[in-house]
Amino acid sequence: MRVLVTGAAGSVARQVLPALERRYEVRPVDLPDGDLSDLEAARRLTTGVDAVVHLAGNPQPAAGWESLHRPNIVALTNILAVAGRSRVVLASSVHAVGQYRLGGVDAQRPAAPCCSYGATKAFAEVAARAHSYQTGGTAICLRLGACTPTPPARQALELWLAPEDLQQLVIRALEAPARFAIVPGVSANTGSRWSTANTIGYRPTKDSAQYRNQVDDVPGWATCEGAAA
Ligand SMILES: NC(=O)c1ccc[n+]([C@@H]2O[C@H](COP(=O)([O-])OP(=O)(O)OC[C@H]3O[C@@H](n4cnc5c(N)ncnc54)[C@H](O)[C@@H]3O)[C@@H](O)[C@H]2O)c1
Ligand SMILES: O=C(O)[C@H]1O[C@@H](O)[C@H](O)[C@@H](O)[C@@H]1O
Repeated sequence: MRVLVTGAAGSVARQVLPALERRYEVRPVDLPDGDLSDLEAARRLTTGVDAVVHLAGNPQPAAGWESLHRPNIVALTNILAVAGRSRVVLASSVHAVGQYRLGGVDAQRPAAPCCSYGATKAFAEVAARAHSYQTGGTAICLRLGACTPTPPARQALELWLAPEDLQQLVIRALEAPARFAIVPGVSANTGSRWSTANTIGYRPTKDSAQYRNQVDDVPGWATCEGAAA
């Protein structure tokens, strides 16, 4: 399978690329290869691939619309516009459902973003769903939590996605026989309110509990209370 990975210089891509490169023919691209908010650049970069793992974007939950619009809306719609029947795997976020504070949060819950950034991810999910419906192609949205080698803060314990689980998640998203899915991107964290139930066969094996005594509260770590509390 020929797989385009956008945002390849970014922190999520760097954790997942080694596993993808062992398994597929990977084309890693980032801004020096072309700005995806330019439709022709997006078309050129996607030519000839079977799947796109779309990780390019502005990942900052505190960002305003001005800095979100091009990377998270225009680049995303360009990727969908040129994807054709290629499978699309895209990075959504727990911030797409960041308003939910109580009870279990599973991937069937409708979007309830806690910030403009989360709203761009909610848009990405519905745009991907429309794309799949219109073209018959596959689109898988990953509601990623905190993608770091170890949990970065106490508030991140329930949202942590270990690199090994991230790798498995993206591989399942590339290979599962699904048409459209929203999938939780978190590890099997003890005490988490985030459900890992999913339809693509992702089975997380890591648990942030082993780091519980090694992390502190980091004031301001997440700007969205619902996602952090
Ligand atoms: N890091 C996390 O824990 C996390 C959690 C949830 C969701 N996400 C999402 O995962 C994706 C990757 O996040 P990250 O932390 O690796 O971000 P990052 O900022 O480290 O990497 C993003 C990359 O995208 C590239 N990029 C941005 N705009 C572009 C454009 N117009 N054209 C081409 N390339 C462009 C940047 O150059 C950068 O290298 C983002 O969509 C983010 O919203 C990340
Ligand atoms: O969950 C998310 O989308 C975001 O969570 C924040 O806490 C991270 O610092 C950021 O990089 C992520 O993109």
